[in-house]
Amino acid sequence: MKDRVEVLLPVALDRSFTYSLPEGSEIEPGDIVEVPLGRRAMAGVAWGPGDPEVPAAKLKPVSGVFDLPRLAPELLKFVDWVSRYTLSPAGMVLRIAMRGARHVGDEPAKRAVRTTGEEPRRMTEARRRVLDAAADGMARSKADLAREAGVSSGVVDGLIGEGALTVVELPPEPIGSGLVPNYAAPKLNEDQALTAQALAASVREKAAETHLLEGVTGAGKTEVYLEAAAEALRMGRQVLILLPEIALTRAVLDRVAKRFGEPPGEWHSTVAPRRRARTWAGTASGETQIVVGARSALFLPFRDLGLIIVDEEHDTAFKQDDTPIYHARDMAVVRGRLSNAPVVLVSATPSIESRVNAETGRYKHHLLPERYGGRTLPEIGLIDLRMNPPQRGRWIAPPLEKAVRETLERGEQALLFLNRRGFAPLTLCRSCGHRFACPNCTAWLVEHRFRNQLVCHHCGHHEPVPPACPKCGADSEKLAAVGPGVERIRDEAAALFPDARLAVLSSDITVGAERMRAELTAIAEHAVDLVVGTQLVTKGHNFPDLTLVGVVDGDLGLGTADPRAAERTFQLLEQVTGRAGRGDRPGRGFVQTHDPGHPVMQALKAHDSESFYAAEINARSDAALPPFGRMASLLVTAPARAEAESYARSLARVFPGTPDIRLLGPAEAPIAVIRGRHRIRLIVKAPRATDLSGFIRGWLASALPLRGALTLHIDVDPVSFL
Ligand SMILES: Nc1ncnc2c1ncn2[C@@H]1O[C@H](COP(=O)(O)OP(=O)(O)OP(=O)(O)O)[C@@H](O)[C@H]1O
Ligand SMILES: [Zn+2]
Repeated sequence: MKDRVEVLLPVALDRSFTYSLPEGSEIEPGDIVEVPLGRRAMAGVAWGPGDPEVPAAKLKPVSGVFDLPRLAPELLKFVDWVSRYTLSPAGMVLRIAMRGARHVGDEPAKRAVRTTGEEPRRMTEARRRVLDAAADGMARSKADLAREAGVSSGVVDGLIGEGALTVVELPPEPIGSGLVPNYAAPKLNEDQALTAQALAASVREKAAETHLLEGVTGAGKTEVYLEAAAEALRMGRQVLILLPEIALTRAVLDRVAKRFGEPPGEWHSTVAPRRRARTWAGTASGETQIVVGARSALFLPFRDLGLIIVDEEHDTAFKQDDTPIYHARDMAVVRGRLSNAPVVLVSATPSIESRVNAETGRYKHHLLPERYGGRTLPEIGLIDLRMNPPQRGRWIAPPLEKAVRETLERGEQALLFLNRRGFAPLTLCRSCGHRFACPNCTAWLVEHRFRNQLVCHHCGHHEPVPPACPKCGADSEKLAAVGPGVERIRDEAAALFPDARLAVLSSDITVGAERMRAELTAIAEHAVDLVVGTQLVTKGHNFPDLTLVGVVDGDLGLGTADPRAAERTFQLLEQVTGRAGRGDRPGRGFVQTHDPGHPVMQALKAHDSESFYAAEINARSDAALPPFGRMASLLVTAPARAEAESYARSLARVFPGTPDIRLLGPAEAPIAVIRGRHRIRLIVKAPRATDLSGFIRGWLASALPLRGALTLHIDVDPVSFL
């Protein structure tokens, strides 16, 4: 006889609560219930049997059960797993899973009309037409019915009044349903077909295994994984396609719709709450067959998840850097295992982690070595900036200028890539040497000439570009913009190629999904000749007439202390040059660099990712860096530096060091202050097989409590060290 239940609440508390159940209650784990917490009533999830130790008299009763689908046991397990692994309160993880539930059922039912079979007392020609149109018994909106019959809506109203038609309420149509597995299956080439068959077999067997689908840019990986999705649909199971960024989502949504005849559900932060609620409910009921979403879609309450695809798996946008700090690619592998669903990681430039897992056989490796349809990879040229420097105050070197000119003259499109927003990363007073810095962060202000502002890229602080130096009063002519951003390259390109139609693609200029879509379409339709862009342009886009990609600063990102600097630079440049030559004409890529001998540059030039991966994997292995060793980062922040420092030191003092597990730091983070908070970092390095989360939990159990304004962010498997 159940008299109590454990309830997890979506709040930042590291514990669940036990409540009493009314006699005969049918509440099961996964039910969404209402319980009192303090003086409030809150929605939470029945999690387990409840703590038998708590005296019955102390228990408060569950106050209600919501009319919402029960969350599947595997989702509860997943929430617990993510919470344990990331050391985040389970309630914070649950919060992501419940985000869609709030507005379920809020949407008003649609009204429609249907025949009753009765004849109206007076029949007219117009009424006849309406009843004929409605004779199939289907419910239609009044407006649709009137349009179909070619009459005014007054005629329909008249028939309702006479009882020949009746008004019914239709629940909102489910999202992402009605997809047809064989709607528009493409003819795959041999490589594609073999891979697609292997993936489909894995789906059929409900194999809890992970695949790495690696194929050069333009190989047709999307077509292949959609075949695996088709197999899951045939089995009546659901599919989740994860994408790193919203800007990308559009192209994949369109391709899913084309392939299966209906659009999939869409899940990310800019989808309206009611629509999200319908998608949430649709995944729970099983009606939503495919969801294309950002990382939080991993926590949707799928009824029967049969396949997870992580497209652009190498992308660091899969890492969420707020609590709970988790990597959606890695957690996807866990969710797949819990759901008996294969997971397919997809990339032209896989992460070293996934590459190593493929080599050791933990993941199944599938290779598509060639572009689809006999297209060739772009030819890559390195421009040695030491031999061919651009003119003073310019950034485009003569060989790149020449290549762009040739391309435009042939009526083709070119792209200039620089992964830096704004006009210039630093503004300097030539009279007194003053540099404009953010008042809240350890960072220079970036000039955004387009908006006429100086902007901090860390906290968003912005101020108008001043008319004079605030320190010495020298007038604005003395204020020098140092270094380039995309806006500056745009100006240079406009001066060099005055007849070219230019577009800038950068997240701060191309704001909003609509605008982004319009720009991308304009480029794809060749309404633009020359594109200047940041990493926004690198991903998943097909621009058929684009035949030249010029990388303005290939070295940007290489000179950092980040252990993944080389990997990231390789991925970024391979992806961006991979935009060239995807149509009928072959493409070229040019990379401007001061270090053409660098392994990254050599690998790009030779299209030799094999030796790049081999060398990089060796280097990681030698240094015991991930995935050969494990890391976690603990970041302590506080408004006062001394406070953060002393807490960080107190953590170090109780660190249970072992010969294997080492602590680095505490040390000031490279960006020492963000939003007025001082940042001190500790890094734990451990051998590969360590249960690092468990180790840290044990360590922190003896730490002092966090007091006042101190915060501690724990990042297991960190990707950013700033
Ligand atoms: N079997 C096929 N039949 C017809 N067209 C195909 C087929 N396979 C691929 N294509 C086309 O080739 C182009 C490249 O394919 P796709 O976008 O799937 O490549 P990708 O490997 O995902 O590329 P990237 O990693 O660069 O984004 C697309 O225009 C796609 O429609
Ligand atoms: Zn700032």
